[in-house]
Amino acid sequence: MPPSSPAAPTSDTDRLAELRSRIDQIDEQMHGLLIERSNIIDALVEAKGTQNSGGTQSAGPDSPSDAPTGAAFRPLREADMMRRLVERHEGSLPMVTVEHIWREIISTFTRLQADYVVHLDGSADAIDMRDAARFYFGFALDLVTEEDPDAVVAAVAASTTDLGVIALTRAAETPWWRALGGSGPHILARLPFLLETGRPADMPALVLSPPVSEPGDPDISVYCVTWMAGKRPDNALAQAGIEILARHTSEGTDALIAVPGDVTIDAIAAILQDAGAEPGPLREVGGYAAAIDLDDSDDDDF
Ligand SMILES: C=C(O[C@@H]1C=C(C(=O)O)C=C[C@H]1O)C(=O)O
Repeated sequence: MPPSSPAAPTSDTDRLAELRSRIDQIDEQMHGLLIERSNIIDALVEAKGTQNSGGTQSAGPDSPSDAPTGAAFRPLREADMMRRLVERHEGSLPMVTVEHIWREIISTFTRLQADYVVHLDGSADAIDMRDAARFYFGFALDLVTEEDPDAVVAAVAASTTDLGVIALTRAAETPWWRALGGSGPHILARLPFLLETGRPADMPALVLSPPVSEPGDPDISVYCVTWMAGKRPDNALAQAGIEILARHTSEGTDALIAVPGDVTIDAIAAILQDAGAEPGPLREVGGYAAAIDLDDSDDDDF
């Protein structure tokens, strides 16, 4: 028997050891930076006025409509961070992987500031809903499946920190958005945020939160409005860049619409009036950051 089986040439073995050692160094740096990031949490909680032991507690019926709650979730700030990540990104690592890693980090850090659970719309496809929620909120927090969108709204309304996810269904079974706005839950984000053909966890959904302090200025505002049954102002709205997110028709039509930030409430009312829809009063119920379409980008780094 030969003294030893043929081994890889020493230079390759050395090269592999060197590359692994470089990876270990990078991992150590990344871990150190995550620990450094987590050391900022206590000061952040103080500055934002959120709480780090929250959960389900009623905001109370007498809460003023603009009272900030304990929720630490600030999706507009998160969207800014994600935009910078997209701009900076290069190399072979898929952008969706970068997004997923940062979603886990951001969601965990949000939870360290004020604990929360996420209530899911049980009327949506269960796997799509869970994928969307796990991708966006990570694996560390509790998900609670509620019967339908109305139950999600009720669960978020009964809490000062919990969030909700409702699947976007154009023809809605109930006008669940009626209870939003004021001191009730608000729509603060829309999923997915990074759009790309073939991306995982791509179920369109809205994220609900209790009202928060300093939510920021959304690119898109969300309003609820009613108009006469049988009227379809869809084209007139689309021409102004307004999207009907969901609608429910019984005696009249209840609609949830997404409006570019520079379109005023009076302009929306005028468009609906001119289209013969005879709108009721418009009520703002939230807003979110405009999604980034990676397929649209001229930059082929993605
Ligand atoms: C850190 C903040 O709070 C949350 C956590 C974030 C993060 O970990 O990066 C970002 C936005 C918030 O959802 C913040 O408001 O800046």
